[in-house]
Amino acid sequence: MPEQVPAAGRESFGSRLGAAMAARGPLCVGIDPHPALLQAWGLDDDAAGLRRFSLTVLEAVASLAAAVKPQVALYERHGSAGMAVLEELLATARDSSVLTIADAKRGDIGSTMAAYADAWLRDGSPLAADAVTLSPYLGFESLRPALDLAADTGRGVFVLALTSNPEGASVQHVGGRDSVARRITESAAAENARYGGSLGSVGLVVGATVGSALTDLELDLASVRGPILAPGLGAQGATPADLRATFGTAYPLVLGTSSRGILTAGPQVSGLREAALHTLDGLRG
Ligand SMILES: O=C(O)c1cc(=O)[nH]c(=O)n1[C@@H]1O[C@H](COP(=O)(O)O)[C@@H](O)[C@H]1O
Repeated sequence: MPEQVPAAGRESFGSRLGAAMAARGPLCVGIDPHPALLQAWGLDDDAAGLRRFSLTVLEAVASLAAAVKPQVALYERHGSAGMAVLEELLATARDSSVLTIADAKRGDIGSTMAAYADAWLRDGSPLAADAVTLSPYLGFESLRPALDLAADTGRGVFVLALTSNPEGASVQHVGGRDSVARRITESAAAENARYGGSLGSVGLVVGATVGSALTDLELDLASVRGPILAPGLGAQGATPADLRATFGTAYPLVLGTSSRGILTAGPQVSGLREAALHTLDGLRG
């Protein structure tokens, strides 16, 4: 029997994720149904193909990954039928033993942010996930409705800090030692004070590919006391060894995430499981 992950509501997201990472290891599997992957799996680029793809990945990894991360854009491109598949995926995951991180990268003025929070973080919302990714570039404080609703419902957020794409540096590195990334990191640390001594529910996104940026910008991620979602493993070139070298003492907070690097091993459940286990082995080291 896989370890059961407690549902949202009773316990904070940080504490639930910490328990899942301790039990299973630090792997998040991205569910990114790109058209090319659907084709490679012998599926049509339509809602039925999307559904088969999504539920197959969930079946393969729900008992071994700490979390899955559906990429919302790849459901949105199918319109309402795609969003219905995302709702079904999230509902099915809720009944299984894996945490969900909706990769929606939301961010807007506070009044609109309240609606995004309602969609992704409210109990009973059809799109409710355990956590959602947020973009802080309208100001960290504009995320307030999501930060507060997540705390109320035992859910979490991952705020973009240092993204895995090369263009991210043109905004995130601005300011040198007082960089934009540092402001975001410090704001997340302040938010996590409300979670006392345990792992906070306000995580950061820091790419596995950022190389020496943490040292160059003198960022101390361990002091954030929140989980670090690290995309960039596999298809974007980073390895588990890179992750260890990049994050150093903050590595125990890191949840490595890989999408295409694992998804190309489908469509067989056994192939997907093997690829996920291989990545997990590397991350556990
Ligand atoms: O928030 C994210 O997950 C994210 C942040 C980031 O800095 N870089 C990044 O690649 N991602 C997402 O992580 C996934 C990476 O996919 P692969 O490159 O196929 O592993 C995509 O869904 C990206 O949108």
